[in-house]
Amino acid sequence: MVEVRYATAPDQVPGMTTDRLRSRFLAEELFVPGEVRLVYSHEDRIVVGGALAGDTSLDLPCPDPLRAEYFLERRELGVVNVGDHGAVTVDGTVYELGAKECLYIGRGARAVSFTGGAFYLVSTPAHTEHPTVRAGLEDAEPVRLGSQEGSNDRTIYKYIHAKGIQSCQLVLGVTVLEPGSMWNTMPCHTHERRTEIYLYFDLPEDQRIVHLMGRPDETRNLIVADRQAVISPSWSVHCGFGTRNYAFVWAMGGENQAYDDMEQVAIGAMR
Ligand SMILES: O=C(O)C(=O)C[C@H](O)C(=O)CO
Ligand SMILES: [Zn+2]
Repeated sequence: MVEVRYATAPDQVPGMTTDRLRSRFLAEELFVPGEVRLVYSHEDRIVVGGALAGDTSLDLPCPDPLRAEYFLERRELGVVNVGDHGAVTVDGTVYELGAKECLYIGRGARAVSFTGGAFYLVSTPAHTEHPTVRAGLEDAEPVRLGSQEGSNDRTIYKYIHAKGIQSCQLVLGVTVLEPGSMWNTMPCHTHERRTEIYLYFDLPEDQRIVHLMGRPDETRNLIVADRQAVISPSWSVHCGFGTRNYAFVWAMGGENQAYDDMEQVAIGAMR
């Protein structure tokens, strides 16, 4: 099943109700047992999805909006296991993925299927082929940021980026917050050259993230549950705090792959 979301201009945000904001920017039902669910966003044409296979394997479909023979005909794909152990099969080769592990699948792979786990999918258009690569947290470049005093002690694991797994445009990693730390990405930022999508996970079922979005001086909030994704257009901040600690997958596509190419926002400039 695929849902198409069109792009939103920042001046549309002030008049939006909570329901309208959620229908534009929040993907609530990506993980449904026995299904591959996809959301095709016109923001930098990023496709996100969830594959919750169980014991019976699930194939990556090629939904009609792609108008392609197979999903990866003109695309690349990042996969992160946000559940327990599972496996992804790419053209007959099996890649085992534990919790928080990542698989980059290059353009041209024809048959992709999932077994077990809870696989989060992020795909961007691709102009050329790069090799399919599996990586665990120990292979990623860890960056420890924040502090206990700031309630934002966290580690950023970069998987697919300019100095890591090579891709055409996809940049992807996982951020894990320490117990007692609830804030992500504070101070916050925008990056006018890239769309970013956050998928929050490892959050207990009865807990929530208050995710802040919008222009820095015109923010709104989205109340987000476990395994839900937020689309951040290039003009939007993306940060939030949880009622408990959690982890999230961040992924970007767009004009460049320079992780540090951000417009930083001073906390005092937010409204
Ligand atoms: O914890 C953080 O800070 C992040 O993970 C920030 C994201 O990586 C990001 O927004 C990159 O542009
Ligand atoms: Zn960002």
